[in-house]
Amino acid sequence: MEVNTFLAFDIGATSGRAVVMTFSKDQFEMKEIHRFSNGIMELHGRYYWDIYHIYKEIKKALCYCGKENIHLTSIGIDTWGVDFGLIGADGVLLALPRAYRDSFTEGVPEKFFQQRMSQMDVYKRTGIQIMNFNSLFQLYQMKEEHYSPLEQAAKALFIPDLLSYLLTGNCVCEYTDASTAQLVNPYTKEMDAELLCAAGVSTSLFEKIVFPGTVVGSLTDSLSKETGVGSIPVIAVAGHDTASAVAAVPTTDRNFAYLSSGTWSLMGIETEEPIISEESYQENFTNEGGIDGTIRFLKNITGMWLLERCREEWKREGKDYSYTELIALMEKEAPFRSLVNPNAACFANPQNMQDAISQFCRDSNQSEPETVGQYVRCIFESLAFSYRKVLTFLKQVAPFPIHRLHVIGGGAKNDFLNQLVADVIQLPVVAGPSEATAVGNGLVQARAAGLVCDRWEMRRFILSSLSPQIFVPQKEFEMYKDAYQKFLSLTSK
Ligand SMILES: C[C@H](O)[C@H](O)[C@@H](O)C(=O)CO
Repeated sequence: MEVNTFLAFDIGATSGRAVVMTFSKDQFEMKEIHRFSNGIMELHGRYYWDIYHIYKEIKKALCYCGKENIHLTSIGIDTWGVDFGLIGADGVLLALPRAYRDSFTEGVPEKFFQQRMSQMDVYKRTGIQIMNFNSLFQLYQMKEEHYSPLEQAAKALFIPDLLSYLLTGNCVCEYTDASTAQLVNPYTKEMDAELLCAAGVSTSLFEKIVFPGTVVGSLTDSLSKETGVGSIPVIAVAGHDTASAVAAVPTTDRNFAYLSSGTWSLMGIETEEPIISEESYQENFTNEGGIDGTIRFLKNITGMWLLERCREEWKREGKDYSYTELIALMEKEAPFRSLVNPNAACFANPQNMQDAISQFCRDSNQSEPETVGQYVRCIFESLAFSYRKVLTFLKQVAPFPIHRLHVIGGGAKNDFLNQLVADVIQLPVVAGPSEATAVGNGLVQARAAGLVCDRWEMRRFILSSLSPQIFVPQKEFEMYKDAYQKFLSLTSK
């Protein structure tokens, strides 16, 4: 029986993992073979990604496959969006990639709209939500600052493409990740030359766009030998992690919304065409690229980043809480004591997250959290209400009825939050797979190998291999009404 084995690298803002997916006939098995930490590093006031750390961790996973004689059919890499590395004409990486949480782009969109192109024009051209760290604004500000790596750069490679370049020596520009940049036209699916010009960079800075399933190249000879896995092809999968996750939503129809829950909460719907309107502009929704030419119409919500930062702070105070312990502490606390707007600018990259949450509560005349449990409850309840607010708009614009919410990614393992969300949105929550991003990565490789034909067959595959958990509403929304009104007052512009 023919067996195909794919190696999926899913690298997020706080951690990365290598997952081996083995396909035989109509089943697949997956095994995480390596997990490693990731994070931004500060240097002289600037924040970077340590791309060489990530490269070394990728090599460790390849060496493991070589040592264990795992015969790989191909490799695929997905990561977070918007960030990129700069390559010189001689192929050398000129600097560590800047990190989107670096504050050098704060206030830059406003400057760009004044000096180069209006906000409405930028939105109409890309359909992408305005966020200061979008690649368009990073490039424009680098140009303004005469950032030496950009001055020397011949190519810019988004992070998944940069890692594929380090493995193969070939440069590509994969569509789904490029779509997060605010540089791509969602109708032509090509880079917008006028936007590149407005940012002050040449159109040759980016390679021609390729689509998920494209072969980037094979591992370099030195890597093939060093790792012992041989010259394995590297596939450009849905390079934007959220695109890989959405590809793996275990569904057989389109009447759903999804929530990809991790450091960020990405909440949206899958459509055939972009939704670019006065309303989507006012609500700042985005039209990122998906597989099979689809659009991911969604909104970024600052997700578990709030809790991840608090956990780091408690850890520095000597208290390394597990998620189970945090949930237990949270359940002891009274509900809706304090709420925050997760997307408030003060939470982007504060010195201290607990202080930022307390300050937000003080500024909005609310009780400040005083215990670990109260901080966790504040975060979970604020996220649940954020999801209800976003879903309300999605229901208004979706060209189909939304019957359920699929929660995928690490957040799908949070039963307390899944049940609270089902109660607050008054719809069933279908939770899992928690490794949806790696699954989507592997399935796009399987499609490139001709094992599956489209996203619907991919999703049937998942449904036959993984059984998601279902949370149905158990409480009337009535009991949340007052708290939700308070939340809406905190998020109104
Ligand atoms: C900047 C964020 O990384 C991006 O908007 C988000 O979509 C993402 O990539 C989450 O991993």
